[in-house]
Amino acid sequence: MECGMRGQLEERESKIMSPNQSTAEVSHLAVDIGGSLIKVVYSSSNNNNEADDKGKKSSNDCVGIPNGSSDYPVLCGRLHFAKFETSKINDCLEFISSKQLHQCADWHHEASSHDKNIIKATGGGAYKFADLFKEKLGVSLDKVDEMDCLVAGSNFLLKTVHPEAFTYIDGREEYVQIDHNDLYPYLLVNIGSGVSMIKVDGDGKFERVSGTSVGGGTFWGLGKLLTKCKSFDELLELSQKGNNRVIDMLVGDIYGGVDCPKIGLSSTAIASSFGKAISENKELEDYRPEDISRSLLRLISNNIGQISYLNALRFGLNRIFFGGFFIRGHAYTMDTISVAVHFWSKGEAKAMFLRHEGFLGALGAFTSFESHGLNDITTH
Ligand SMILES: Nc1ncnc2c1ncn2[C@@H]1O[C@H](COP(=O)(O)OP(=O)(O)OP(=O)(O)O)[C@@H](O)[C@H]1O
Ligand SMILES: CC(C)(CO)[C@@H](O)C(=O)NCCC(=O)O
Repeated sequence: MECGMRGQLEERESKIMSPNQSTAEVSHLAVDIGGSLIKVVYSSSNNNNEADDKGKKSSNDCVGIPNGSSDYPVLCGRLHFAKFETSKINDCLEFISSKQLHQCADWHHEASSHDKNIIKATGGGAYKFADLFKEKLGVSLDKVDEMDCLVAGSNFLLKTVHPEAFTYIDGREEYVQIDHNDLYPYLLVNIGSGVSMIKVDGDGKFERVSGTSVGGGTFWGLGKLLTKCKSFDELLELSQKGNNRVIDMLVGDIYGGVDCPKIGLSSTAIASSFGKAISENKELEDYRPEDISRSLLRLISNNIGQISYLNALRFGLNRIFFGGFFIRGHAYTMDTISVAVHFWSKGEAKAMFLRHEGFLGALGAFTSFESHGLNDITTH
């Protein structure tokens, strides 16, 4: 995916560097250590691509970008993305250590010496695991505020990467053209373990206006207990094969199969999530894990969509961008959130999703380096 000038964002979750790539090519590293997942973003120059990239400019050719300030080879390099479960933080440390990412070399003479060997870190784990990073890798974490990073990451992506934002309506993704002069204000809803809702008014101008503890951690935690699923993706897959009407109490179940136009609810609308379970003489084992997962996903996504819209309404915002790894590019999740926003706003507000959903915070921490050159990409 091209980002702005010649910079390229590349989304891969692991094994991203060729085995013979030297560590000297890695320039910056940032981590976002959340309640569920650790996200890692690092940049590398594309020197290793020169052989098979004939005709394209090498990193040195990048010098001369008309920004009036320093130019950095990262503009021609790549951003690499990786993620790990927070409970397996040792795997993450091993990854960083094996690739020597924490020994980011001063491979460009103009790179600030201040940035050398520093890991920018955000998320709660930047505090919780600071000693572990020191002990295992010998590095100090340079902590960056979580909300600052989410907003910086979101603004960076929206202004730099095309296509980044999309709507999901009737099973179709539609990319949204972002007008840089008409981006603000917007509501950023980051659905991680918990959910943060942030009103964004500009670069570094924002307010966390709300949040809810009913988020991705709730879906994964409750889902694990109720279905015995071993992984998040397995739980999501189950939901695809499920039928929520088996467990959810619908308006029709209460009204004898008819719509309820006076209160604007059709007979198929959910009146009470998981409500059917109270009136049936069934145990947990009598329900299919697929149906449980479907009802749970619907409950959480609906609830977040509704709270998001109410907050957008509070501040007169029409655009709501959703990020966080709960979304996982999953059709039913995005569809439920979109329908909730559409329903509650009577079609006035739009739910939009970000392709780099879970990496906003890590990207924001990355952009806080003084010498990465990304601000230059942004302005171009
Ligand atoms: N492989 C996975 N393992 C665990 N959870 C996953 C996975 N993929 C997606 N998820 C979902 O993503 C959520 C975590 O999202 P994200 O990484 O954005 O938040 P976080 O930074 O861990 O949380 P917080 O910001 O609240 O500390 C999980 O709670 C789960 O719902
Ligand atoms: C506590 C954080 C910010 C940690 O990332 C997140 O999990 C969250 O926004 N939780 C929701 C907390 C609340 O506002 O009720």
